[in-house]
Amino acid sequence: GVGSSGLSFNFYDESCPQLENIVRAGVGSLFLADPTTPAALLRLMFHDCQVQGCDASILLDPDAEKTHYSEITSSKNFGIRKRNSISLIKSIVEAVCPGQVSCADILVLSAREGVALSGGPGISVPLGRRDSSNPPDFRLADTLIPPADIGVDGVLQLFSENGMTVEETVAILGAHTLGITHCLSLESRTNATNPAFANTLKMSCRLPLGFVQNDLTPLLFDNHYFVNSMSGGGVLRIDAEMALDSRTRALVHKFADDEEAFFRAFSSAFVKLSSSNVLTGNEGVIRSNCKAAY
Ligand code: HEM
Ligand SMILES: [Ca+2]
Ligand SMILES: [Ca+2]
Repeated sequence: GVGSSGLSFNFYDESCPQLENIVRAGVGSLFLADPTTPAALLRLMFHDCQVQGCDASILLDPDAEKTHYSEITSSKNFGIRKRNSISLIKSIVEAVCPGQVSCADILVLSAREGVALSGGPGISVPLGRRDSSNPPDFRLADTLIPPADIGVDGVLQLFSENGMTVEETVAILGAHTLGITHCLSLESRTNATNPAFANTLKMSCRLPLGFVQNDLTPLLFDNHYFVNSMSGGGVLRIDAEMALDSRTRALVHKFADDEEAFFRAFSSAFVKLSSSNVLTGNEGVIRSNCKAAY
C-alpha cells in the first residue's frame, strides 16, 4: 500500500494486466484527434479528486428528476471537457476485463498518460480506487473547487489538506503549463498591470467565449509556466501571485531554472492529489457505466 491510502502499485496485476496499455493507446488516439486532450484530462482529474476524493463523481450525468445531484452543473466546472473520453476508454477496458476496473482509476491513469504524452514526467500511480454510488450535490462542488481568483494563502491551505508541502503545492499548479483559460474565468483580471498581459487579454477577449493560453506552450508539459509567471505573464491571480509571494517565489525561480526539479515535485504532488480521501476495498462500487451510479 501507499501510505495509509489503501492503494497499491500492483492492484490490477492479476485482474487486468492489460489496463495501462489500453489506457495509453486510448489516450494516444484521442490525442491524435485533439492535442488539447491532455489538458482537459488533467483538469478533469483535479476537479473529480477535489469533490469526495477521486471517485469518478464528476462523470455522473445529471439525473432527470434530481438535477441538483450532479456536480457537473456547478459553475465551478465551467470549461470542463472530455468526460466522454473516460467512458470511451472504460468501454474498451470493460471488453477486456469486465467488472474489474473503476472509472476513478481510469480517470487518474488517463490524466497520467496525458502528462507523459505532452512531454511531462512518467508518473507511477497507485491504483485500487472505487467509484462512488452516491452522486454529490452540485453545491458541494461549488464549495470545494477553488474560485478562479484564489490567492497564495488559499492554495497553501487547500493543498496542505492533501498533505502537500509548499514545494509540491507550487509544482501542482504547474499543471497550468497545459491548456487555456476562457475570458469568462478572467473577469477579476481585467485590472492586470503587466502591459504585455493586459494586451493579450484585450486581443483575445473580444469574443464572449474568447480564451488565452495558460503559457506560451499550451500543448507542451514543460516549465514555461514558471518562466511566464516570473516575467509577469501569469494568467490567473494565483499564476501571477506565486512569483511575488515570499513563501513561493524561490520555488517558482527554482522550477523555472530546473525542469527536472519541477517534474519530480509535480510527480509526488500528483500522487498525493490523486490518493487522498479515496474509496478502497469494499467501499463504493465498480461502475459498469461511468455516467450512471446504478
Ligand atoms: C488551486 C487553484 C486552481 C485554480 C484557481 C484553477 C483555476 C483554473 C481555471 C479558472 C481554469 C480555466 C477554465 C476555463 O476557463 O476553461 C483552469 C484551467 C486548467 N487547470 Fe486549473 N486551477 C487550479 C489548480 C489546478 C490544478 C491542481 C490542476 C491539475 C492538477 C489544474 C489543471 C488545469 C488545466 C490542465 C487547465 C486547462 C484546461 C483546458 O485547457 O481545458 N488546475 N484552472
Ligand atoms: Ca469526486
Ligand atoms: Ca507549457
